Amino acid sequence: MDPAAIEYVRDGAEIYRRSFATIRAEADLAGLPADVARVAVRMIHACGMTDLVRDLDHAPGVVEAAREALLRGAPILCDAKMVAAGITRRRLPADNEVVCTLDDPRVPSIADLIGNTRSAAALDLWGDRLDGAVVAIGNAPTALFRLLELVALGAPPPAAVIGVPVGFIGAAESKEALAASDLPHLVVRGRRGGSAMTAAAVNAIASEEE
Ligand SMILES: C/C1=C2N=C(/C=C3N=C(/C(C)=C4\N[C@@](C)([C@@H]5N=C1[C@](C)(CCC(=O)O)[C@H]5CC(=O)O)[C@@](C)(CC(=O)O)[C@@H]4CCC(=O)O)[C@@](C)(CC(=O)O)[C@@H]\3CCC(=O)O)C(C)(C)[C@@H]/2CCC(=O)O
Repeated sequence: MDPAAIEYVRDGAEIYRRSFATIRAEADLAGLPADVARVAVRMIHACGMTDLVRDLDHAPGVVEAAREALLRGAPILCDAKMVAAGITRRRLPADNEVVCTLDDPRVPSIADLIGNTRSAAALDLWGDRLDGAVVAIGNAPTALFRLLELVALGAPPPAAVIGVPVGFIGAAESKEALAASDLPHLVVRGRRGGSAMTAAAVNAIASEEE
């Protein structure tokens, strides 16, 4: 093939501009508050599914609560390294700490002790950092269930929970449980979710820059 015949957009800023314009043209954002719509656009950008809005649910004020927490310097607590890796550090307003405790050497023994996955056990190491934090769960349904258990057991509540685990076993149920809780939340109901979408939501909340 003649390489000169391969045509594609090479300008990153132009790619972003066209992507966001396409999403705003195709997605039905009309029922969402402006701040949630901005987050939805970036989540759709990460997964390519413009019908995602259909499954998006949020507690009133959740984006504002998460943003204020970040401005105060709250940490972002992630279930998976993939979520943590996807968060763009330069967007964070207070050089916020991004935490994932999954690889802590204590996690396997905690998992044995509590009879749960490593993803769930890792949350037991969040401790007092949970107080007023922004929680981003994009992979493991058991991590979201564990968060709800810890809060029910008296752990300090986070400022906001981006609860977007993906999959077939427990994903929909864990997000329903979060949506029914008192925690300020943003969820994608059903099986859809994932680390990329979750990191994109945090990135949108962290900075108003497109
Ligand atoms: C059951 C699990 C599911 N994992 C999914 C999807 C993906 N997971 C990837 C990777 C690399 C990781 N998944 C683990 C979190 C691992 N996955 C699980 C667990 C067995 C249990 C979690 C749960 O059900 O709540 C979990 C291991 C555990 O004991 O907690 C991971 C820690 C495994 C590992 O490598 O050790 C690891 C996360 C690493 C990290 O980022 O920190 C995938 C990339 C799949 C792959 O490797 O092929 C993919 C990523 C999806 C995403 O967007 O994040 C499901 C679908 C969520 C699934 C749970 C639901 C289901 O099966 O129905």
